[in-house]
Amino acid sequence: MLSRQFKNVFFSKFHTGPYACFSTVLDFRDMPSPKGWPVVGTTFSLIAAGGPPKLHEYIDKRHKQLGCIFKDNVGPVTAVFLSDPEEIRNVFAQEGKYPFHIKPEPWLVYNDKYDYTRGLFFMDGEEWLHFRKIMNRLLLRGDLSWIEKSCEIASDLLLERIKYYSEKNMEFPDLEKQLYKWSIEVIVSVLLGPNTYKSNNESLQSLLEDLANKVQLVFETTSKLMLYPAKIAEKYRLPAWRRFEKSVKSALESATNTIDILRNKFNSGDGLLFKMEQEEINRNDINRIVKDCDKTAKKTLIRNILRETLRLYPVAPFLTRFLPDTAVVAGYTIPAKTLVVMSIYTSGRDEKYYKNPAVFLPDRWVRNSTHNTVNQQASLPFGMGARSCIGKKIAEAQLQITLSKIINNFNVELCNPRNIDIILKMVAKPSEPLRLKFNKI
Ligand code: HEM
Repeated sequence: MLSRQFKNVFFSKFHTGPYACFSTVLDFRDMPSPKGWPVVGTTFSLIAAGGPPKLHEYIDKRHKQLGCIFKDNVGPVTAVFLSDPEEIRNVFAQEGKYPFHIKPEPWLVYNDKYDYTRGLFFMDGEEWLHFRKIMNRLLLRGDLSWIEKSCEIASDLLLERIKYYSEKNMEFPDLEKQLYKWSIEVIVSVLLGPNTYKSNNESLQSLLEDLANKVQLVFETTSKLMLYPAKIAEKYRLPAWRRFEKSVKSALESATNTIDILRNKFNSGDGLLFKMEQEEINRNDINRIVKDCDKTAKKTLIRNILRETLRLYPVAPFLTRFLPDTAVVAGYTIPAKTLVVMSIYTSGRDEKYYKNPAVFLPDRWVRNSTHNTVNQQASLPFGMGARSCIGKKIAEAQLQITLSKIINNFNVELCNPRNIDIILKMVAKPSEPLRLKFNKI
C-alpha cells in the first residue's frame, strides 16, 4: 500500500487535471467506501434510509461521513460520488468530445425492445454532437426574445386558470397536473412560435392536455422501477414493468400524433419547428429531438429566487459522466469508463460556499451583499459543459415570466399543514402534493 502511494505521488504531475489541487495522488482502491455486503453493496442501507426517493439525502449523509469523494455500490453498479465544486469542474473539463451520461435503464430497455430511436438526451458520439451543435445555435445563442414571447403566452394561459380559482376563493386544484400542462404549452408555443400558437391555442387544448397527462404518467411509472433491474422486470413482465411499458407507448403515440398535427396544420411560422426545417434536419430526426423536449428591480429578485430554489432543490440532484480516459479527481486515480456521479444536491448545500446553507436566502446571489455566495458554481442545476441542459433558456424564461406574473397579481398561500421536502421520482418533486391558494392582490 505504501509503495503504491509512493508511486502515485511520484507520477502525480502526469495525471492532475486543470483544477486538481491535491498534491498526492492515491489509488482508486484507497478511495473511502462505506462497508457493504458482497454483490448488493450498500443497497440495504439505502432501502433503510427510505429507498430511491431519498437517495439525495442518503448520499448527502455519506459525503458528511466519508468526505467529498467516495465509492459505493448502489445496486449492481460501482460509482464514484463527488461533491466538491472545484472537482466537479475538473470532471467536466475531462469529459471529452462526446460527454457520456447515464440514461434511465427502463427507457433504454424499452428503446431496445421496440427498436426505438430517441432524441438528444439518448444520443451519443458523432450523432449527438451533430444535432447538439444545431440545437445550441437555435436554443442557446443569439437573440432569443422569440422564446420569451412564447413563454409569455403559455404563462398567460396558466394565469387565467389561477385567476378562475382565485375568484372562486378556492385552492388551485391538481397543481402538478396543471404544471405539466403549462410545460407542454411552453414547448408547443416554442415549437410553433408565439404568433402561430397565440392564434391556435384553443383548438390545441384537449390534445395538449392529453399529452401532458401521459407524460406525467411516464415519470410516475418509471420511478416505480428504480429499485428493479429493468431487464429482469421486463423479462418476467412484472406489473411495474407492464404499467411502465403501457404508459411509454401511449405517451410516445400521443407525442407523435401531436407533432404530426403541429407540422401538417402549421407548416410555416416563427417557431422552432420551422427553424429546424430551415436547418435541413430531416423530419424523422425533428420528431426524435422534439419528443425528448417533454420532460421552466423584481426581475433580478425573481432570478435570484429561482437560483436559490434550484440550489436547495435541484430538479436533477445528481449528474453523471463516464470519463473517457483515466483521470485524477479529488486526489484519486479514477480508471477510464468509471461512473462518476456528481452530487449537486450536496455541493449546493456546502457551508464552505454558502453561509447558513439550509436557509432560503435569495440575496446571497446579489454581488457584494452580506450573505454573498463564495462560489456561484457550487450550484449547477442545469449542469455544465457541452452536454448541459439544452432547454436552460426556455426553462429560465418560462419560470421567470410566470413567477413574475403570479407575484405581481396574487399573494400565494400554502395550505399544506406539514413542512414539505423533496423526494426523487426520476426528478426531484415535492414529498406530498403542494396545495396552493392564490389570493388576488
Ligand atoms: C428547471 C428546468 C430544467 C432543469 C433544472 C434541467 C436540468 C438539466 C440538466 C442538469 C441536464 C444535464 C444532464 C447532464 O449533464 O448529463 C439537462 C439536459 C437536458 N435537458 Fe434540461 N432541465 C430543465 C428544463 C429543460 C427543458 C424545458 C427542456 C426542453 C425544452 C430540457 C431538455 C433537456 C435535454 C434534451 C437535455 C439533454 C442534453 C444533451 O444530452 O445534450 N430541459 N437538463
